[in-house]
Amino acid sequence: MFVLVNLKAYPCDPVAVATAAHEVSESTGVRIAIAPQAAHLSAVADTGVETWVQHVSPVEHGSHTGSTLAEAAADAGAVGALLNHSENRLKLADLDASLDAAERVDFETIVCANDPDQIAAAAALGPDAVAVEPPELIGTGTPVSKADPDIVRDAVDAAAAVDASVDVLCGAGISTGEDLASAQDLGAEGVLLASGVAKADDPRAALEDLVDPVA
Ligand SMILES: O=C[C@H](O)COP(=O)(O)O
Repeated sequence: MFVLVNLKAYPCDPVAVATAAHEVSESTGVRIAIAPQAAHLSAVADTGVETWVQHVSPVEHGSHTGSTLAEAAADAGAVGALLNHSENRLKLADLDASLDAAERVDFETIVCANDPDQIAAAAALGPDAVAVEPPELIGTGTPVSKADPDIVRDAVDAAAAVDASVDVLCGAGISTGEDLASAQDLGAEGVLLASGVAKADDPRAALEDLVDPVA
């Protein structure tokens, strides 16, 4: 199972969370990556943890003030890009161009989507993986793998029907090892989570509990 922890814009210590994630990953053998704010990419990558960027802009080098350039994210140590998150939705043409930008720097890519129909559309764009996240469950602590298991099963089937090489992650409300095990049972290859770690009093303990079923 792949665990991608999105720190969003939460007021956590990104280096402390990344250090804990790296150590838990090393000690358990479970793949854990951290997606911090773009300004924190270098500091997070320096901990040794697998580092992802939360978004890349659909642009090349040029006059694009305020953009997140894929090359800059790669220079800062990112190796993957999360795209089309529910909190940062892209127009279809921009999503396609952001995937092109990520491919320029050989990033691994995950495209987020709300439901199985959108998962099929996202898989058709050729990312490495897709992540199904019902927006209404994000940040609630109610795990999608229990609250709406059919959406995970249907997303796995929808992605496989388009391109069997595209992995499916699930996200929204995931925080415990039980949630992760349920996601795995439903066919997910990984989980995408945020508040369960970024807002935890003890992020290391939260990560240890999360990966325990697959460690
Ligand atoms: O990127 C992460 C997802 O939006 C899930 O967030 P959450 O774990 O706080 O529900």
